[in-house]
Amino acid sequence: MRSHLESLPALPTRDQDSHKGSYGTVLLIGGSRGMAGSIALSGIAALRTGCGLAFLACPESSQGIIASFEPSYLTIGLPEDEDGRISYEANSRIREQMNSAHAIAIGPGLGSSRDTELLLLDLYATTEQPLVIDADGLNALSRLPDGLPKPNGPRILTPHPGEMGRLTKTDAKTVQQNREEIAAEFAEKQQCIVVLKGHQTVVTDGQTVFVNMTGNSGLATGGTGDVLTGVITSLIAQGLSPFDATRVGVYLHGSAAEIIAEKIGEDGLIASDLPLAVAEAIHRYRLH
Ligand SMILES: NC(=O)C1=CN([C@@H]2O[C@H](COP(=O)(O)OP(=O)(O)OC[C@H]3O[C@@H](n4cnc5c(N)ncnc54)[C@H](OP(=O)(O)O)[C@@H]3O)[C@@H](O)[C@H]2O)[C@@H](O)CC1
Ligand SMILES: Nc1ncnc2c1ncn2[C@@H]1O[C@H](COP(=O)(O)OP(=O)(O)O)[C@@H](O)[C@H]1O
Ligand SMILES: [Mg+2]
Repeated sequence: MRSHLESLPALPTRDQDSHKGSYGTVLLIGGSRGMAGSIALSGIAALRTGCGLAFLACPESSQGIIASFEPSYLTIGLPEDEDGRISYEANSRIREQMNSAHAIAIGPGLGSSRDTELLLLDLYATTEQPLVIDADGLNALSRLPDGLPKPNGPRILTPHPGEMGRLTKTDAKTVQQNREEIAAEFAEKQQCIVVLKGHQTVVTDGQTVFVNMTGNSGLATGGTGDVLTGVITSLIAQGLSPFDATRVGVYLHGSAAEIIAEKIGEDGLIASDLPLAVAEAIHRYRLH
């Protein structure tokens, strides 16, 4: 089914008599050494999508640089290993912070290690809140020897074809040959929502399959997926169901790229252009 504007749900209303607590809190986990920008892009995008508060949890040596990208979110420094990746010791601090989060995302710039695999295994199996898993979070899930555990809450996986190939023990080329069926089969088997990214992104919960028609080649640049993670997590925190938040988020992310292309074309779009354009896409979406 093609995901057209008419078939998409309305966004929650914003009362004039509201406050930041009315729009939900997100917790975003990632941003290891050398990839601090990725979780910052997710955090800025979450705020530009309208959530009330965004907490970014990252290795403590990345905290200063991540905080300096954007003063509007809060940062939490976590124990790390010698390569600047979050260590398993961070689990208790993450769990403490999770209590106040309405939606959580993990993966952008997380890095890969045995500890990140153990963290993912634990969070995936036990977290009650909706959990968006992207990038190295997906890579960690792909490496679990016994496959994915049964989730204890909604799970939204956002692989690009390379990551989907790792999850399904095939490769990107095989995935691209049969995008809708592979995504739907995986979603049904694992009881999760799958966002198979790329041109005409597929969103499926295993029962229904949506194909998004917004976006352009300007999105083929580093960091745009990290932005999408923030957008979807923010919409869930604001009260949309995980499936609605995901298909609306993918639509808005593509619309944002189209808004930028109207002004500067597709060649020079960079990921940090997107969050403000997502805000404009939301404005247009509400006016429709
Ligand atoms: N600013 C920052 O800090 C940024 C940090 N980032 C962080 O970097 C980490 C690594 O993530 P990553 O996605 O760059 O690498 P990886 O998972 O090896 O994927 C590449 C493989 O997938 C394939 N592939 C991808 N898309 C495809 C498509 N549409 N269609 C078909 N194939 C496709 C691709 O194929 P190829 O290009 O070879 O044809 C290749 O094989 C991660 O933590 C992330 O968060 C980035 O977010 C950037 C900004
Ligand atoms: N040609 C394209 N047309 C439409 N969307 C695209 C295109 N190329 C990439 N995208 C979108 O850009 C984003 C890229 O995400 P991802 O591959 O995770 O990048 P990164 O990890 O660098 O942030 C996804 O939302 C994907 O659907
Ligand atoms: Mg990515």
